[in-house]
Amino acid sequence: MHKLPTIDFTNKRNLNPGSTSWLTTSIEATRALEQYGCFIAEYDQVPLDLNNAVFQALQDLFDLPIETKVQNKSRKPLYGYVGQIPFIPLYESMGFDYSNTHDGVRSFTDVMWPHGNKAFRATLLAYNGLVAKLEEMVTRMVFESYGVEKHLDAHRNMVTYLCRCMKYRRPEKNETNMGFVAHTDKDFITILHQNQVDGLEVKARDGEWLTVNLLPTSYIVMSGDAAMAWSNERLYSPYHRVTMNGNASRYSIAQFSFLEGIIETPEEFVDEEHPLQFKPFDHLKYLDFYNKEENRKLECAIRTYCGVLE
Ligand SMILES: O=C(O)CCC(=O)C(=O)O
Ligand SMILES: [Fe+2]
Repeated sequence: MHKLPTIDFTNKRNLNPGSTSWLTTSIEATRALEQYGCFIAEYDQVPLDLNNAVFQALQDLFDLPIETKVQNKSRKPLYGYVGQIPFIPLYESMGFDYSNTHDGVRSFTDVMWPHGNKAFRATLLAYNGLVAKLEEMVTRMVFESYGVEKHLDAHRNMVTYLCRCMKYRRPEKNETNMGFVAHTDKDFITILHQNQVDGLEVKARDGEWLTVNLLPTSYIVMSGDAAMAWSNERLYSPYHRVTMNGNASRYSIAQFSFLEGIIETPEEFVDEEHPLQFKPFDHLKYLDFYNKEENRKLECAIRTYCGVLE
């Protein structure tokens, strides 16, 4: 029987780089991403009232008329409004693109969202800034654990985020309870958060599906295909899906980190026992590749795209 590891990132740990708690947590987090490709982070930097405001804002957002929702468009794949997908009728989502500048100021860069939603944007931006801190911490821990921290600045300079907000309505009688199909994430690190309705399931390496039960302060940290390729397969990119069992609608927010540029496996990951598995690849072009209908069904899209043996 598996159980996803829970790792304490709360204030009381005093996670300062170099401290004993930092080093212990770095090892735990990296091991969890190797073994399961994810873990549950307990993280209390997002105040409960902001947390509640975010989910209230999401409810209001998805309650808007469809004519309004479809106005959230982007030239980038995966960023716009997605609703009414025939094979996943419970699911609806909307993406927001934003960057994270050096002085900590974060801004949406590509949102074509009608005026009147300033409050929504401010709430989401405040939330994203705090969640990005968790992503920054985990990424730094992983780089340090592998002794590749000299590449961290370059990595940070390339990071761009997609924040995808999701609504899963409860299934009607005789309707499928499939909320979202099994898939791996195409990004580097995902941070997932939900309202108090569970439904996420993660597949362990041996094929067992694990259900995930979360507290309001729980965040799922997951490594995606890009992290798997970058680390020469030390990190795992797990299949996961959403199944809707209860009576309530589920709202979740995923923060995906993508790199604008070429991802290359550092030489520290490569030796005789671990020959290079992936050629350097352009991360956003990988998204374009995956976005094509014929590539969506690939068992391991990243291997087909840039695997050394393909
Ligand atoms: O809603 C969730 O918890 C999962 C969403 C997800 O896996 C995704 O958007 O890639
Ligand atoms: Fe996902």
